[in-house]
Amino acid sequence: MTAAFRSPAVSPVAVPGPSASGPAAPVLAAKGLSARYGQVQALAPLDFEVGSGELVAVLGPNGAGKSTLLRAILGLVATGGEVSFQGTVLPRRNPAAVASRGVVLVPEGRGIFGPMTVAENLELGAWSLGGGRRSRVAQERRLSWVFELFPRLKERLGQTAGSMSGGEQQMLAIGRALMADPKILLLDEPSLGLAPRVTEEILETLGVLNRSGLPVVLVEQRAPSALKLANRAYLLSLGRLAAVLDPREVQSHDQLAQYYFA
Ligand SMILES: Nc1ncnc2c1ncn2[C@@H]1O[C@H](COP(=O)(O)OP(=O)(O)OP(=O)(O)O)[C@@H](O)[C@H]1O
Repeated sequence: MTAAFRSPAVSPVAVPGPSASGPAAPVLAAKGLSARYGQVQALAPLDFEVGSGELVAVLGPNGAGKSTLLRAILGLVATGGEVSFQGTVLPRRNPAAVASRGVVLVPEGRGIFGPMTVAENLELGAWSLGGGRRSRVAQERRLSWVFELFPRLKERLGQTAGSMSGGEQQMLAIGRALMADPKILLLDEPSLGLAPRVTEEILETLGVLNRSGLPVVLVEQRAPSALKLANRAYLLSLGRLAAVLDPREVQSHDQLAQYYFA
């Protein structure tokens, strides 16, 4: 059973412990990335990198700025700094253009369409594959892959998404994102509201996806579970980068707590 973090009032500075070095050749690189909502700065400038084939966890208590970091990468909020993906600078305030480069977000709360069927939701995810026969072939191939990862979706193709369990809805949200042919997958708290067993099942599948070569950024409250999968972890606190952790050196809950309560 995994332990979720509590939400401590932590100081954003002077966090002890290791700082893991980044990848030699990052596929995604944010430099001096900051974000604000109106006049409120929600994320202080930070550097963030994901290497080819890496799974990077983003950890921190409620309100730390984890979702904001993902939104800033997508250009969904006002940002400062620069984000590059596969060597090209991504446009700001144009999330559709960013997604069409293969930077695909599975949002917090899943964002699936409840009244639509599983099949219709998956079809919507395939928008980026375009029209025509070739894309239909690509779509079918991706669909078979999604069914391999999540056999339950195949069993429930005609069911409305809103009538499925929370875990099944999360599988659908990930399946829909995979239909968009991502080159990197960003997930915002896929375990939210799910039982530990279902969470483990979903995180395990993310591990399979990552090992197939897909880079993953995983925002997660269940830090111990995320650290089992991650190559590196960025710890945020009060809208600042508090530490970059090497999961091999931070495994026990006690060790993790020192970063939260420092
Ligand atoms: N739309 C918004 N308008 C104004 N402030 C916002 C908005 N969304 C988030 N914030 C603020 O930005 C800060 C960071 O929020 P964010 O959602 O990124 O945190 P989080 O680490 O993802 O938290 P949680 O784990 O609770 O989802 C918080 O102080 C939050 O209140």
